[in-house]
Amino acid sequence: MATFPFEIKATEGKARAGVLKTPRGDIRTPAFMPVGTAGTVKALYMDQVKDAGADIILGNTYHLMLRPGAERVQRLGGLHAFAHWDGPMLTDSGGFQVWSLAQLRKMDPDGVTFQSHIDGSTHRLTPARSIEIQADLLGADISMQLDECTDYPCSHEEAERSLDLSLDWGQRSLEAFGDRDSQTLFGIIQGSNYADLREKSAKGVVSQGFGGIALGGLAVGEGHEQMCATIDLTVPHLPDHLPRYVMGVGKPIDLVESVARGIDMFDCVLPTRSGRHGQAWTWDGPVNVKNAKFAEDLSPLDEAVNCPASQDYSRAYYHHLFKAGEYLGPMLLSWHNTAFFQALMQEIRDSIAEGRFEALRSRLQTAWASTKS
Ligand SMILES: O=c1[nH]cnc2cc3nc(NCCN4CCOCC4)[nH]c3cc12
Repeated sequence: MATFPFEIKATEGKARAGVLKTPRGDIRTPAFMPVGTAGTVKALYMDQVKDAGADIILGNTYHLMLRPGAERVQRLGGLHAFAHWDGPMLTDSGGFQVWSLAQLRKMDPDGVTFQSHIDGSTHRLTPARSIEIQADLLGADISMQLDECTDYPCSHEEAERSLDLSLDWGQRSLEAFGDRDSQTLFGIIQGSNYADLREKSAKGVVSQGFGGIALGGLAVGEGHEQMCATIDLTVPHLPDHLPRYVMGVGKPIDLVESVARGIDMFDCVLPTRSGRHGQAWTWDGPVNVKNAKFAEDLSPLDEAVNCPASQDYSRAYYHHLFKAGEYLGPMLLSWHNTAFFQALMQEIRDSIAEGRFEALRSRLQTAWASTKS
């Protein structure tokens, strides 16, 4: 397994700004990865995603293995060619979607058998099969170990059983991954909100020798404060030289507070999912364009975001598009939100490099205080 060079260029407190160098390009960190669930960042062209500033996108193994099929994607040239994205790509293992989407799933110590939520067909994921799909068939630059996302809340005993399973599947994932020299594999920490179990899982994952470390079992309904507390008790057990990735996170305030605690990478469907439903994220906080107060508001969504969707269309026009159910509404708002999240990450990177991250954090805590819930 390759370990991609990760160069930390600046720090402020626990916050780090750096570059993760991959064969398909550099990833500026802290980084937000737009989610390309079924080989598409919903409603966007890949050129828009790239121009918005994204260096890396995420693909979902579960969705692609069910449709169009992992072997078919390989026959069609792999996910980068298929989806027209030539930058770095991270794929998740499929485990989380099996838990959150599949029907009739049966767990055993070696993997999980489940029925597709699309057509009811039966499928099986093991650590080795997940690695084969991610690294061989889809061609991910960064693959994720197969893990079990521990239910939240849960007992200490259940959390320990679950993290032990994920540690075992992590070892099997590494063995299946082998010595691929142009791809890497990240491990995933579990342990729910128990300090001793997060320490046990972190030390276990670190000892296994992954190219990066993810914090799993978060953004599962625990709320902002609990998520931050869990990050606080996990990061001290992580080495400085590996990238740290919190899966499924999150809202802008979650990103800022996680960076402040030493996190480098994020992914979330929020920009495009909330964009499809009329929620625009801005430097002054979120606004819902369907609100009647915008019906004749000629101001743009956010003048500080360098994107046509952010500057060239009025809030009144967005209001109209969503009230009329026009396709252009979700298209433009997904574009704006994706650009805003990338603008936020760029400002975070710049602020760390210039020693003004804590000032930015303080300003955004005030502007976004109501979004913590
Ligand atoms: O432990 C995990 N292991 C592997 N993949 C994950 C993915 C994850 N994704 C979330 N949360 C996603 C929360 N989204 C927020 C926006 O609305 C959709 C859900 N939490 C996650 C935890 C894990």
